[in-house]
Amino acid sequence: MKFRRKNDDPAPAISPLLRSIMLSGALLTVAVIGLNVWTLREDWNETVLKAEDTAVNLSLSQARQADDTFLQTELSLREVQRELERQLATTGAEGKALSQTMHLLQSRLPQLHGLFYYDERGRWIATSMSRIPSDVDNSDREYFDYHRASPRNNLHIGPVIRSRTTHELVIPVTLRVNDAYKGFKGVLLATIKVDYFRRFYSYYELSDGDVLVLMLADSTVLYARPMPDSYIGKNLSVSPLFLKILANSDRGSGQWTAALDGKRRIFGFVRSQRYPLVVAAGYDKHALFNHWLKSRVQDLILSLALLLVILLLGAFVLRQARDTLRYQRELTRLRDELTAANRSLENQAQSDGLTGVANRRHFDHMLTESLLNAELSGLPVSLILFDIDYFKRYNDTYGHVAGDDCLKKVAAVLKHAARRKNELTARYGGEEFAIILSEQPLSAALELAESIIAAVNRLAIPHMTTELPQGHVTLSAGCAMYLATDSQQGKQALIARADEALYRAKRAGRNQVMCEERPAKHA
Ligand SMILES: Nc1nc2c(ncn2[C@@H]2O[C@H](COP(=O)(O)OP(=O)(O)OP(=O)(O)O)[C@@H](O)[C@H]2O)c(=O)[nH]1
Repeated sequence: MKFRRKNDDPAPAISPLLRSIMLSGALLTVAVIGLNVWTLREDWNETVLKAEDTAVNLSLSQARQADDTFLQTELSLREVQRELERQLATTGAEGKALSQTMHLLQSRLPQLHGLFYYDERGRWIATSMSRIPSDVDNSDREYFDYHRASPRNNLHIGPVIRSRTTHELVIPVTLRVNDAYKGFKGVLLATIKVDYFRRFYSYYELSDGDVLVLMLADSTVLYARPMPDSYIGKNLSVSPLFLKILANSDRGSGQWTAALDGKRRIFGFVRSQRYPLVVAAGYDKHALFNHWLKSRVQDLILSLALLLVILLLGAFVLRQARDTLRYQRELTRLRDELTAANRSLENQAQSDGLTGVANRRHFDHMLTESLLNAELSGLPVSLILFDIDYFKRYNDTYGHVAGDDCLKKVAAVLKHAARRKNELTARYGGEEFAIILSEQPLSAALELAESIIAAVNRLAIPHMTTELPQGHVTLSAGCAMYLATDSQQGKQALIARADEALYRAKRAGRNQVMCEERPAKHA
């Protein structure tokens, strides 16, 4: 028996089991990756939403603070305005008394840089400052032109200017002053320190790229943290906030590229309901993403490790399944080989080495079996014994090898003729053959024997030393039948009766068949 070495095996085709394992592994991998990606996406979206909420809240608190700052300033200005307009209606402007009032009011409000009154020609009449500069004319200021042109009594907040006395950056907050006939009598000015907002905004913890911006409603920057002062006064009208967003809502959030510095941010914004002010708080999106990513690194590593473990387990299971399948195939192959070998050994043990028909041992066994079955079924068993005529002479004439060859040819004829399931051809002795016909009567045996004798005649194997006139190899045969009801029971009796019939055939001249003599009803 030849065994194949393991390495000789061709790679096994992918079985349904392996395909299912691989498919499950692939699905699991995709599911784990998909779930992680989805979770991360959701988490990032939530982070962005939270940042937007925080930005809106921050903007709200800044707007509230700005409102309070400007309201306190307005109330101070209104108080001075009332006193001044009363003076103008009676005694005329009393600069010294007014300055004292202004000084008192300024000391109460930390945001105030100063309070001032300029008459209709822009001359300094009163101030909270310690002295009035003599040669300064403020009629060139934007707010002066504004109030001179507008009769309205509204509070005006102008873009940041640099103070002419202290050179600080200040936000001018102004009111128009009228005489009793509503004629223009100058401007009351309160200046708010930009530093006040700078200090206030510095209380908030912000990352490098984050911004807090206080703007006029016309998009002019009043203060932007953490930008340098050069950004103050910058016009942001190209920002999406001023182009379209504020047109639809007074507060909200969104993501856009800041007109300040071109960075993409997550913004919250609020427009003041009381003053022409807008506050915006923006978080650097890139920095926020990096921060978020860092906080998720541990989760990511854990997920990847889990995925790796799943893949390794999958590979292990796959390998086991592959090995199991290979072993199964090998076992099946070995089993088939063993079965074939057994069958071959069995055949060898049951057949005659020269002719290939059943040997004598198998013949004995099968005849015993047939007779036992016949006893149970009550059906007959017939037996034919064949003997080649003058075979000794054949051997003597043509030699033993030719004799063997002749035996093979005759056996082939027998085997071919008795090929039904219930017929067995066997080599009974040297040049003697037998056929067992289970469940068949004597007449069937007779018919078969005659047809075989005729077939051997047709073979016409030359036999020049035969006594018969044909001059070729011939056969004689004797038939007998077994019936369970027979008085002469037994295998040996059956063989003896067939042999006796064969003897009679020989004596009658050979090349013929004779049957045992028995009552006609049993034939
Ligand atoms: N070549 C060969 N001859 C065999 C074999 N077995 C038996 N024989 C020969 O078969 C011959 C049988 O001869 P006999 O029994 O004397 O009878 P016969 O010559 O056939 O004459 P009849 O039976 O009376 O016709 C013997 O010479 C055996 O040697 C075999 O396996 N091969």
